[in-house]
Amino acid sequence: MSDLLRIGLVQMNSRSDKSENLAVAERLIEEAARQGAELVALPEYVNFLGPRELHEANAEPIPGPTTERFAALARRYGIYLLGGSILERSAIPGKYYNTSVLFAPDGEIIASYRKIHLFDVDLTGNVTSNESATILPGDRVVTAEVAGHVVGLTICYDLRFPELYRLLALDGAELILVPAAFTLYTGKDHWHTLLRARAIENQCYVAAPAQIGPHDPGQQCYGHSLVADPWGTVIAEAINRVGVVVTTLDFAYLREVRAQLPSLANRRPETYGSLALTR
Ligand SMILES: NC(=O)CCC(=O)C(=O)O
Repeated sequence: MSDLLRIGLVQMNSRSDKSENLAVAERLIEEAARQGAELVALPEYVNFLGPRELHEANAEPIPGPTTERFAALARRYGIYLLGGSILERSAIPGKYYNTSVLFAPDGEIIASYRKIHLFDVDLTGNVTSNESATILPGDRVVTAEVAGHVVGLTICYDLRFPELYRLLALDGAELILVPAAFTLYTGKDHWHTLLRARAIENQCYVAAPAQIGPHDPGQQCYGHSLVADPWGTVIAEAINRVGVVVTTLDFAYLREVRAQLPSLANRRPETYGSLALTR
């Protein structure tokens, strides 16, 4: 098992046209693979980011047409592929999950994570979102193994809930993925701080491929897809356009940070009462 893993983040401006979104994703996956990425990660709502009225027409089962296409791309380039997130059909009519699927280089699905924390906010005059109107929350904390390293799966608004990230770290995560469609309004003030904080407090890599620019329901996404290392340093960040950013993770460095500043080992869960996480 190598201590090095090359990761590519895809930054997109997905809209309501699924076939156009998938064509862009396919081109950028190829670009990241060409730059040597062994793991390529797509953003939240990668194949459809549009109004609620179109959710029914664009939701899919998993496995389904989009995941089959991603599986074929993982196989073609021999990469691990995080298929951002897509609208997954549920058993309840009109309700879906916001689901992130991870593929191995042979195209097999090795993990599937349903967004736990739904973006229900009303920032008067700026951002209003009622994700739970159509999305059901997931209830499972999910890790998978990528090239011998434990990877934790989260989605966008989850980033504001440190408990989930601590559970993933306690489950051994050395890299936590955060496909996102973070808003411009919140992102300009919170994005970097939250991603760096989750990386510092869990002493792991945090990688966040994001949507950028305007989207059909009148929303603006912040972009700034980035990778923070276990020290909290931003080691790669996308510029303000659709594209890819590729960098190398070094898990020997992660072990060094954890050995020199053992804050995970120094936890005192016996004093945290009901907040104690004892994985
Ligand atoms: N899609 C989302 O979960 C958006 C989260 C967001 O923008 C935030 O500020 O949190």
